[in-house]
Amino acid sequence: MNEKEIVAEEAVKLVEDGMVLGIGSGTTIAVFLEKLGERIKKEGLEVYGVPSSYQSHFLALKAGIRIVDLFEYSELDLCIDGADQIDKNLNCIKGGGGALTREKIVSQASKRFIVIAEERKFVDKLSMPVPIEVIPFAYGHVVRKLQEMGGICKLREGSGKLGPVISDNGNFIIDCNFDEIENPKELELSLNAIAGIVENGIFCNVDEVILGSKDGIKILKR
Ligand SMILES: O=C[C@H](O)[C@H](O)[C@H](O)COP(=O)(O)O
Repeated sequence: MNEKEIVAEEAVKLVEDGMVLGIGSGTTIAVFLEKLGERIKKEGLEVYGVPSSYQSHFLALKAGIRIVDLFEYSELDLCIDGADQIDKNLNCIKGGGGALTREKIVSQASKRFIVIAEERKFVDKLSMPVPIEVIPFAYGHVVRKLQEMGGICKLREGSGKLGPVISDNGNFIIDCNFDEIENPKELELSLNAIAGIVENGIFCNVDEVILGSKDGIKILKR
């Protein structure tokens, strides 16, 4: 098994019959959903889920998860998601796949939020560019504000489409480099105080991280 499979398998064990899940996005979550689908089929489990992207929506349907929404379930039992970088205080940077806004919503709506990732993503201090979802109308204003904060901005482009990547919510994604982030919580809040920013990819609400390496798993708890 590779590292994604190791952590996905561990996370699948946490799912119980009747649970309502917050479902993250990304390649690690794709493996998790595949393995959860096998369990659902084998054990006849009823699992409900709120997906955080069109990617995980399709995969969750395929896995046999009943798709529900936050209108019906305002509180979810458990959220499982991947991450791009994780520090020793379990703060994360997420949004490499552009799904950060809905991911943060389902994570905050959940009683327990668990991140699964390869151990190579574990760092002393968060330092990668922070994905920031921005309403297109506000783009120029937001870039100026981020530059005033010392950030170096790059509009996300490509991935088979000409021009900017458009998020599942119809917005732009800016990857903003702040180098090493001394105080993730403070930066998370300051970014969200800028009008036009919908959400940013700093997550300080993780309860548990399951890290996988070729030597096995490590579980870190807040
Ligand atoms: O927007 C994407 C998400 O935040 C992902 O959870 C994150 O980018 C990690 O993705 P992967 O499991 O593909 O490394």
